[in-house]
Amino acid sequence: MKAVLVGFMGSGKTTIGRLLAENLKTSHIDLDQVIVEHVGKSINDIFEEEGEQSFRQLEHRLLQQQLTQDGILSTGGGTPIMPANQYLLRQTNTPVILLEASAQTVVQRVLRDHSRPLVNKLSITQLKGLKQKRDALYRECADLVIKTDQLTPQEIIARILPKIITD
Ligand SMILES: Nc1ncnc2c1ncn2[C@@H]1O[C@H](COP(=O)(O)OP(=O)(O)OP(=O)(O)O)[C@@H](O)[C@H]1O
Ligand SMILES: O=C(O)C1=C[C@@H](O)[C@@H](O)[C@H](O)C1
Ligand SMILES: [Mg+2]
Repeated sequence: MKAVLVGFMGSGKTTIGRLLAENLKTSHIDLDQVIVEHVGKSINDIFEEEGEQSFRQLEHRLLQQQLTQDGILSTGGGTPIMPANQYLLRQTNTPVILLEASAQTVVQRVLRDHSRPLVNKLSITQLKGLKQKRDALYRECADLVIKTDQLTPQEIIARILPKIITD
């Protein structure tokens, strides 16, 4: 991989990953999308019919696989939470970039979109609490942190591009 993007739901991993890949003329892989295609079900249906645990196991297996590929990888919002994934993200030579945004910003960005099971299930207060609980784990695996609240996607990729080694 040329870069891995991590961050809470709504931090912009999918949006920025796609743009970054376009800019570098490389492929964009979205781990959530890889899981959806692998199982043949939406994230909501996987959570509901097979349980979060099963989703997490698959997420781990597919993360390990995707890290060996070329391109830009957007992870899922919960990917760095599993210790085995934290290990993979820390030991990879690929730059791991954390897209940071305040709890208020991420909640605003995801609230109207019902494709995320945790957003459907949790109250705003619980979502903010979950973010706070996870924030340290995102930071632990990151080589670069970008505060995105006041930045446009173009401004964000301009900050990431110098960190990416292309060959
Ligand atoms: N810098 C930004 N400024 C304004 N809106 C943004 C920015 N980044 C992302 N968004 C918007 O926020 C929403 C969520 O973004 P996105 O789907 O990329 O998040 P994500 O990190 O991939 O979330 P998930 O972890 O659930 O996959 C989208 O509607 C996107 O257009
Ligand atoms: O933050 C999370 O735990 C999640 C984020 C999404 O990207 C999906 O991976 C799924 O909805 C779980
Ligand atoms: Mg995404």
